[in-house]
Amino acid sequence: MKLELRGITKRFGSLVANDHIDLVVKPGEIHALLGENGAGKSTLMNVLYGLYQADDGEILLDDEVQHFAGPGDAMNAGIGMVHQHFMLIPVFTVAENVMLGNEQTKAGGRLDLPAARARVREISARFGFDLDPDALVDDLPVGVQQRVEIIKALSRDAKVLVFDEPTAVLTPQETDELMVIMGQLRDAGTSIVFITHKLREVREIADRITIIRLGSVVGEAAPTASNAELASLMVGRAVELTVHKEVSSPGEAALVVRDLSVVDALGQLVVNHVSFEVHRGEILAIAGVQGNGQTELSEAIIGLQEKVLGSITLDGRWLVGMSVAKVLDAGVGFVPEDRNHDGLVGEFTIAENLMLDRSDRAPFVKRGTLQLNYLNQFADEKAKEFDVRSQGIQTPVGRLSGGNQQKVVLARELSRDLRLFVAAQPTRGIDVGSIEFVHKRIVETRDSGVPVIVVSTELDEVTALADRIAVMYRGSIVGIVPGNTSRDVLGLMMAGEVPDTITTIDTDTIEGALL
Ligand SMILES: Nc1ncnc2c1ncn2[C@@H]1O[C@H](COP(=O)(O)OP(=O)(O)OP(=O)(O)O)[C@@H](O)[C@H]1O
Repeated sequence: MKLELRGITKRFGSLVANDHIDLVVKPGEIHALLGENGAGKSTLMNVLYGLYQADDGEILLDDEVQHFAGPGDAMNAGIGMVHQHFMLIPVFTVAENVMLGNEQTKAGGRLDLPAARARVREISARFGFDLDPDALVDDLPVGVQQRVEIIKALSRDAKVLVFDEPTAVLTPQETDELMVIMGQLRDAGTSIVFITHKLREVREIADRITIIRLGSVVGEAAPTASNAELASLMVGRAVELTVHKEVSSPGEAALVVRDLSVVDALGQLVVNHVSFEVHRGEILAIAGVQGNGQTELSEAIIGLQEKVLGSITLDGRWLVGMSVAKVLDAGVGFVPEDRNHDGLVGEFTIAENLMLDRSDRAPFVKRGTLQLNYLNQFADEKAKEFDVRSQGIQTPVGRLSGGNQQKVVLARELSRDLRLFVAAQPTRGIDVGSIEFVHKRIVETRDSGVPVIVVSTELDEVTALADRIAVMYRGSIVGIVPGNTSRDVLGLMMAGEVPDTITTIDTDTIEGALL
């Protein structure tokens, strides 16, 4: 089905999020939408999906003008959306989720679960998915949950599929698999809109690329365009794709972790007797396939895990058993993996979020009174420094684009006096121009003598930043290797193998985490 957007305009108050956007997606085409954080990509897709009403412009499917009062209308017309934060019900089975909102009833009004199961099997077979219709969604890995979303859309005969940053939450292997699935969908005639910040993915799979900046289409590019060309079209300036950093000169060990184990709520040993240290002025990256204990390890350091055995000391101070507030007070900056859950309060303004953990003390509060002038000035400065794009610091954070929300967390955590900085997936959802900035700030933090831990599933990010890399597999550290260890070796270690020799690469030749 051919999708055409003509002159779509969407305003939020005085902000023009979409300014007369034209876009044509042909049947059987993967059309990538590229643009900086806040450029207006998600807004455009929400208009297409009937979640927002455009102030101006038309949506056409196979040259017929459509009127969508809500997502139901969009779905009925053949539009499907694969969300980044899945809209599935975790305690329901795959078949129940696929059926949800599209209930088929048998005679007598009973839900036709067998029909839903059969539909799941049929679509799974078409794409070679190995998916049990009776599996509970909660038990499935993220990549498989995403397939359930795809099946759900296809079971409603979606002819146009929108993928909004689908790979941000996937492991590299799941990403590769998704690329294959998208290729299959295209070959079967589905029109695909693909939003991503990863230029590598765009070049690999897209047939055409449209670039949006500040709400307007600024150009089209072919997938043969270089990373530098795509990046500069997006950002409007040349972007440095390489992280320049001097060889580290680490000081003494500041964070010392000894024989640390973490038991999760289900009683499983998710971190298994790990020991390591991080020196002042050093970046230790913790690499691994998502779900091998990295998250729990970083949470244990910050005080977010309850059942922790072993020892963690920072500058000789015992951290195990301390509350999160106390750990933060001890000078630990923390960027959580899930910013919406752990990092931000959506209804609070940008300014309020920037002082979230310091809202009871000077300089923000003096003699029980909020120092509003100070807060506003501080927030203005930070928003400018971190390029948080919004309608002002009084905007509720929930209204910001995903990447801009991430920048608010980074701005807050990097603006404290730090003794340790722990960043989990620091550049998730962030555009190339901002990744350049965030990586620079992380290296600067290291160079100011702070020990830094970066937890990342992106190997490019790991090799771009790390002085040393600890690879985790099934809760254990397989090994700690130099920052310039080759991808092949890291890949083996991520599968739990200990390589005989460690091969390294020339870090001057890597193009950061931007690709
Ligand atoms: N519900 C809303 N109310 C007010 N402003 C909004 C709302 N939704 C989005 N915006 C604003 O519209 C602009 C476009 O945001 P949008 O989410 O479309 O960007 P994006 O290109 O998807 O960015 P990202 O890459 O960070 O996800 C931003 O300035 C954002 O703050």
